[in-house]
Amino acid sequence: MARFSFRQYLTQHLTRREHGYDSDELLQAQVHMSNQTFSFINPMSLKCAIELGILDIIQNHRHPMTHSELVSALSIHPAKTGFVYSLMQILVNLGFVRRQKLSETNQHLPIHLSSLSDNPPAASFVPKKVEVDEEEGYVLTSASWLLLEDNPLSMTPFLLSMLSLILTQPWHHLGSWFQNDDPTPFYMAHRMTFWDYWGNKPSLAPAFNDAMTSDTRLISKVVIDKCKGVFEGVESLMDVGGGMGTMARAIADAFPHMDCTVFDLPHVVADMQGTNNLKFAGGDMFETLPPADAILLKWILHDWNDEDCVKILERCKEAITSKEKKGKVIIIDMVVGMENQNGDEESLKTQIYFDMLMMVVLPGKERNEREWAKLFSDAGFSNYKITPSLGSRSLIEVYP
Ligand SMILES: C[S@@+](CC[C@H](N)C(=O)[O-])C[C@H]1O[C@@H](n2cnc3c(N)ncnc32)[C@H](O)[C@@H]1O
Ligand SMILES: COc1ccc(-c2oc3cc(O)cc(O)c3c(=O)c2O)cc1
Repeated sequence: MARFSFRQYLTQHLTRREHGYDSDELLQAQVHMSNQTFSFINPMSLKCAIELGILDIIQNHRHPMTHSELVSALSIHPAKTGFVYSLMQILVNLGFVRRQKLSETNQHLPIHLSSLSDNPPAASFVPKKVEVDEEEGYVLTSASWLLLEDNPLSMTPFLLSMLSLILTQPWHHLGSWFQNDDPTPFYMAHRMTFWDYWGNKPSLAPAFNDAMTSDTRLISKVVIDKCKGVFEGVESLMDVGGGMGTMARAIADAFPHMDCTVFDLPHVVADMQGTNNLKFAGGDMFETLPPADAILLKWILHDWNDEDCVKILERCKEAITSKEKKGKVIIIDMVVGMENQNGDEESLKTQIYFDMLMMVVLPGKERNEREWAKLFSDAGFSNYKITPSLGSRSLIEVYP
């Protein structure tokens, strides 16, 4: 049988309009498809760069770093040095690294928070060929700043946990999950729920906890700076599903007169140490919650389906002690389509990705304002207020 390349096939068989095909369109479609298929290469390359310490090496060099300087600084097998170029090409195209003339002195190296706007990341993959030009060197962009080792707000734990086998295997079950009655693709891959998994495999829990903590460090700063008023008059606060207590600890430190409690599954809080105004309590949020003026739910409700959310919200309503304005549930979660301060498409993209993640890993989803309002009303709450100022997320105050 004669063998044809795809291009030959297209030009010989499908070029004529009367067949209903246009070869240019098909070739363009082929490029689009290839690039979609290859998009997994982006985060995998980033993971590799982190493992090799490339971003920290460029940062610590303090000047634009030539390609040969970078290669010599890497601990890699001598036979592999020629391949570093390919990896760097991806990092440049993804906007994590930029090429800069050695003669262009940059007063802001190494990069730090105050110089972020001088080195913004490219908005998305902007294809450009990286030439090996020893007159130029690599410098970091602000996107890399969030992946540096000594950055307390580092997003590296998030990237590494998302790309771990535990969280990537479930995606291979997505198609069959749509056709069977298993609760989640995660369940199909691991034969247990997401929360049971971390309870049963304690050695793997730190990776997940680190990812959560890295997000909470950033968000707690913003909430305390920008949304201080939300905590006005609140004397006791219960962070339900508060995990390692990062958020509650930040609130307890910022408001020393507030009594804060982290409520989470018993195995999560078993070894946690409290402080003067911070306690840990183990239990199940579907049963009874200890009383408090205000109840915080950060990244909880999007983990659950509507029926379970209403149950959790009902338990919260029963636990709220105060009939005044301070008596409320404070939710930090996404409100899909809600214009935030940046009002940008990147936030909407994050919301769409998170919605998929919640479906694959947990029986959850992201909700728009109408869906949130229905949950609040079904759980017996009377009123709510949305403050959309947390990037892709919002802060929602819900009143009994
Ligand atoms: C997505 S994490 C969010 C953690 C924390 N609020 C944050 O944003 O960093 C969800 C938390 O809910 C807790 N959780 C799950 N099921 C629970 C239950 N039935 N009762 C109490 N906590 C639960 C988990 O242990 C986990 O800490
Ligand atoms: C630093 O940025 C991030 C850190 C962690 C995560 C994240 O968030 C969630 C939230 C959930 O409610 C359930 C989850 O399974 C996860 C994650 O697995 C995860 O990594 C996102 C951004």
